[in-house]
Parts: sequence; C-alpha cells; structure tokens
Amino acid sequence: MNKLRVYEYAKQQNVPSKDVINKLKEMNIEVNNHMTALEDSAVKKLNESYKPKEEKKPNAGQKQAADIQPKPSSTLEKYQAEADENTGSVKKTEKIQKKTVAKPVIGKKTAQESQKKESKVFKGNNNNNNNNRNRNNRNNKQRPQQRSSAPVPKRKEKELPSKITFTESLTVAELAKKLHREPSEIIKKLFMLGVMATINQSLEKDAIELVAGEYNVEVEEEILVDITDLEALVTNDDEANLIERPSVVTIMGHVDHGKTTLLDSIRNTKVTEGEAGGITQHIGAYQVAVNDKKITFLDTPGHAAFTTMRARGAKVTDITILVVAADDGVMPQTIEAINHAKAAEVPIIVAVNKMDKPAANPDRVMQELTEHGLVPESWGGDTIFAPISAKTGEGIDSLLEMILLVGEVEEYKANPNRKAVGTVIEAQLDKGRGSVATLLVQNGNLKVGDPIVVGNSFGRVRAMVNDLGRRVKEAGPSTPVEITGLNEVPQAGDRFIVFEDEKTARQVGEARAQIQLASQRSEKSRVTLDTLFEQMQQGEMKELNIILKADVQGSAEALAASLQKIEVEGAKIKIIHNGVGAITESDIILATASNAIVIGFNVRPDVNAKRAAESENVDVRLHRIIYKVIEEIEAAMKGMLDPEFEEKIIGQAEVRTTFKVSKVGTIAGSYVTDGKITRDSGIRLIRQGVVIFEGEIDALKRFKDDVKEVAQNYECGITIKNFNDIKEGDVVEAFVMEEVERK
Ligand SMILES: Nc1nc2c(ncn2[C@@H]2O[C@H](COP(=O)(O)OP(=O)(O)OP(=O)(O)O)[C@@H](O)[C@H]2O)c(=O)[nH]1
Repeated sequence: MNKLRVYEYAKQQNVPSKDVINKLKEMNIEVNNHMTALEDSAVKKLNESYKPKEEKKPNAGQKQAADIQPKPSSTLEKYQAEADENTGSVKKTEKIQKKTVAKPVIGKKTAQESQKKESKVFKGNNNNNNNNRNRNNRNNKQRPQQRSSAPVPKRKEKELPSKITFTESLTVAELAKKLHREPSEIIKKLFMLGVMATINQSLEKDAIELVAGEYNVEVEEEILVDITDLEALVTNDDEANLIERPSVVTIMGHVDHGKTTLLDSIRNTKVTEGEAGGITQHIGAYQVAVNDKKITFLDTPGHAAFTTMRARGAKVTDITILVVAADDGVMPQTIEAINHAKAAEVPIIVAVNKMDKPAANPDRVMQELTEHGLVPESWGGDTIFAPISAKTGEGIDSLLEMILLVGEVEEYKANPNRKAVGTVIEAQLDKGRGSVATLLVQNGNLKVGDPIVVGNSFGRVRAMVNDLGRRVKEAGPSTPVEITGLNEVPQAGDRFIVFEDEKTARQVGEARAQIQLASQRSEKSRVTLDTLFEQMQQGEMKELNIILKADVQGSAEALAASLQKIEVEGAKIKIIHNGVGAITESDIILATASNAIVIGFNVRPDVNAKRAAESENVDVRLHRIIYKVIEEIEAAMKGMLDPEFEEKIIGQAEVRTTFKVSKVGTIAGSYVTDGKITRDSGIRLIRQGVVIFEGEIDALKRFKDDVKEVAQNYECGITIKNFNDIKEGDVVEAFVMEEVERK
C-alpha cells in the first residue's frame, strides 16, 4: 500500500506542509521535504497532535464546532466531517457499504481493485463510527431538530428505485432522475451533507452513495474495462500458483569485447548437450540447461535491442551479462550498457572476457568498473565478476552457475497453468510462412491453436517452433518460440496475450490497430522542460531524468556536478547517462525508455537521433554555456521557464570544398543538404558532431552573386565572420531566433 506523503497528510488536515514538517521535527521524526513518505507510526503521532483541537469542546454545539474547524479539502473528508455531526448519515452509509457491489465487466483484477478502493473509501467512515459511538446517541437526539429546520415539502412522489447504477460519476440532475426525485431535493440533501452543489455539478462515487444512502437505495458502480488495454486484461496470480521459472538473460558490452562469441559458445556447448542431434536455429533467443535448470538467453546482443524493448514498455530481461574484454578494459559502450541496465533496474553480472590473451588484465577491469559503481565481491562490493574466455570456453560453466545463483536469489516466478502472456522478441514477414514472430512466454502456457493478440495484430497460433528448430505443442514461462498465424507482423517489444476465443481476439486486435492508427504520433506525454513544473505540481514528477552528452569529458563532469546541485523542493535531478560525443539514436531511445530530457553541451544530435527525437517527442536541449543549462533547468523546475525566443534550426549545408582567398578568408564551397541557409541566419560550424564555432555569416553567394537564401540541394559559397578554420566535411548549421508563446 502507498504510504501517505507529508503534503498529502497536510492536505487532509488543511494545513501547510511546513506546519506538518515542523510538527514532525518537534517529534524528532526525520523528514526531508513535503514529498517524504510517512510511516504509520508517524501518521498516528500526527493524528494525536492534530486531534485535541476537535475534542476540546465536547459540549459545544456540533454545528458550531464544525463551523470553526477548517473545512476539509476533499469531498470525501467533508462527508466524513459531516458524518461526525450527523449520525444518521453515518449509519446509512454503513448500510450502503454492505450493499454496494462493484460489477466488473471483464477482468478479475479490476474487480479486486475496485473492491479494495471501496473498502478504503469507507474505512474513514467506519473509524468515525467507532470513535464516535458515544456522540451518535447525542446526535440522534439532535437530528429531528435539524430536519425540522429544513423541511422537505410534501408532494406526491414517485416510488424510489431499489437500486441505481452509475459509471464513474453522475450530475445532480442525472442522480435526481435515477432516484425519481426533483433535482432541488437532491441539492438540498447535499446541502445537509455539507456540499454546495448545482444541478449540473458532477458527483463522485462517495457523494452518490451518501445521497442514495439517505433514501436507502442501493448503489452499484459499473466499471468499464478497456478491452484494448492488454496490460489491464492481465490478471494477477495467486502466490500459491507461482513456481520458479528460468531467468532471462541479455548480453551487453562494448564492440568486439566478445558478446557474439560468448552467446555462440554457450549455445554450442550447452544447447546440444541434452538434445542430441538438435540443430540450433536462430530465432532471437535460446535456452540452455545447466544443472537441471534452464536459462534463457536473448540472442540479440547489444543494448539497442534491450532498450528498444524497454522503450516499448516491455520488461523482458531479468539479468544482464556485461562483457568486458580483459585486454581492453572499460570502454564508452561498456558505460552505456551499465547505465541502460541500471535504468532498467536489472542486476548485472560482469564477464571479464578474453582471459586467454597474454595482455589480459582483469584487475584493471575491476578497478575501472568500481569507478562506475560495480564493486567486485572480493573487494567488499556486491557485483559478481566471472573471468572467462568465450573463445576457449574457460570459465563459462561458472558464469552460468552465477546466473543460476542470481536467479535463485531474485526468485523469478511464474504460473505455468494459465493463458500465456509475454513479449515479442523479433518478428518478420516470411515469403512462404507469412508473419513470423518469436515470442517470449513470460507467464502461463502458450499452446498451438490459442487465439492471440500480439501488439496490434491477432490470429491463432498455427505452428510453434523452438530454438532447436523442433515443432512444439506448448511453451511454458521464459520459453522462446517462433510462431506463425498472425494477420500482421508485430514489432519487437510488443506484448502478447492469449484470449478465450478467437472472436474476442479479433475484436481486440482490430480495435488496437484502429487506435494505433488514430493516435499515431498524436500526443505522447513525454516530459519536456515546458511541462515539467506542471508535472511536478501534480506529483507526477519527483525525479527529472537527464541524459548528458558533451564534447569533452571534463565539461560533461562539470555540468553533471552542477546540475546535481540544483535544489528545488519536490524534485531532484538524476543523470542517467553521461557521455562524450554527438547525441545518438541510442541516447534518444534511452531517453524515451526513461522519460528523460537530453542535454547536448557543444554537441549535436546526428541525423538518426534527430529523427528519433522528433518522432518520440524527446526534449533535446542544446547549449554552449554551462550556466545557461543550469539556469534553464532550474527555471523549468521552479515553473519560471520564460524565454521569449526559441532557436529554430532552419537548415544545414555540408562543406564540400574550401578556397582560401586573400582579404576574404576561407570560402566554404557548400551544398545545402537540409532546409535552407539564409544570409541573416546565425550559423554553427559542426565537425564530427562537435560545435567548433558559433557566429554569423559574412557572405552567402551563388556563383558570384550575393543571395538572400539558398535552398536545399543547391550549392553555395559561405564565408563566416571572423572565422576561417573551415574544413571539408564540416557542417554549417543555420538557425534563427523565433519568438514563441509559452504554453
Ligand atoms: N582471444 C580471444 N578472443 C576473443 C574472445 N572472445 C571473443 N574474441 C574475439 O574478439 C573478436 C570480437 O568478438 P565478437 O564476439 O564478435 O564481439 P562482439 O562484442 O559481439 O562484437 P560486436 O558484435 O561487433 O559488438 C572476435 O575476433 C573474437 O574471435 C576470447 O575470449 N579470447
């Protein structure tokens, strides 16, 4: 259950968070800020300290006491406070509580959830009821008086229904109609319950129940379940039905450190061992047997596949093997891989590879990884390091045992006796077989003939082939299988779920395809600096994830350090990746997966990264001055982001050749590859993704003529004001400052 946070408690009490923080400090309970979660004991103590005010006037008229108390903020609390005064409604509420049944349309989970929610809603009332039992009697006596002060006009009334139903909410007018009463009467009832409402005001569940309770009418909430939301359709398993399942392992590491060799070597030595004559087939994943247990390996090495899946919401990997060549040590992609695994909160086992090489230096690898938070067990840390040679096979057995060990500790479990759910590992269109997809069954049992929805495609599992190329009839948890029978080709990372019948599967699949079409690229609620403050205020954002790319290590570190120092109440900054060089597609994918903002310091996104950032709506901020970055982020976090101008890149030209002309300087013979270059635009000279110079155009020419602008696919000559170090292959980026309206 979620713990109450300080600000939530303060809201309940209708006091400032600061007040609560001070109280907690007086009680010697440590709190950092208003976001701190409160232990139950702390809540109890706080309740004690806020309570006496109410109980000081046991003899005062209830109404008066209530009048001078701060009005509780939520409607529910209003009702509870009123219930304190008005026992009649408490009693009746209780009745309703017993009668109310949440009716799920589809899916157990929702029913359970709604029941849970309900009991939460009424918990307060029950407490009130217990605490106030003594007062109830007194209130009962007062009740007729209150009634007489607001007499309900007698008129011929239609009979009350015994039960009413609603979905989500009802307006006063709708509720009145359902109860066969005049809206004015309902408004009056609400007024008596302490709620001022107008005829068109919409009432939440608890208000509807209270009003209906006044009439002794049963309330039933109909819960609509979106059947196109696959995740919502996945029901939870009883702990008792879960049994151990094989771990799913991904191998990551720097180029040429031996990922593929390791995957091949494990497969060759282990897969065939138990399965004589089996010919391995690359289906994107394979399973090996070690000490009577199985391990599943995803066959696509590298973090791109790993993170692409995560960006699509799929959590497939249980354990990451980080391969580091002992003769090469930690390299940029090693660090990227660490950050990807950390962002996904997946345990890492380090395989120190190429131990057979004379230049192997495992100590150096350990030393370097320690700097990145991976401290070997032998040095007092908790990261497993396994020295191996993927080439000779040495150490692989113990690496596999380590994987089993981590699996045992983490206790990966699944229920093999339910309909299967899982994720697409890879998929393609085969000329002969149609849509072919490798699925990783993550829970349940997938069978031939099962009606299935996979991402936005659907069908019936026609044939299933395992990693040994054998036809199988069923596949349990953590098993990869290749299936045919889908109407379309799904995408890697898509979720799949098995349905009871083909008709529903078809309906859901078709509806999903429709929705996807409609919402394609429409709106994605990625965090942007413009919306950051709003999201922080709504409590959606407690940590601002940042990916930092800079031209040199020094500035990356300096910037990271300064960013981490920014202190704004309610949120902090987390640098999830920090590297040198141009912003790449991999950075954007990581940003998508982690809902992060990308900051480029003196570097630019490459073409693929730019495209990915646009399509995924990732906020990429490019800067050249450290304090500007700090200022911008700080302002965004404080909700004061207010630049009236925004830079707009209007085009790019590639320098194809250079001419040196005395008195004029270097002329860049360029070709406009994208957009246009205008005479009055600002320019940046970019060399291999790094900004070399920023300034203005001195002259822009087509042949011998000065021109105002040069469009895409045209050649031109550019000279830059006060700058001559232009080289072939450089890119000239043109930008203008545009006034923008803040949302
Ligand atoms: N001596 C030795 N060579 C190895 C070992 N493991 C891999 N190699 C060699 O290192 C080179 C790169 O290995 P790969 O397995 O292709 O590396 P990779 O990490 O998959 O590389 P990419 O797919 O390019 O990222 C190959 O020439 C392998 O033969 C090892 O344990 N010992």
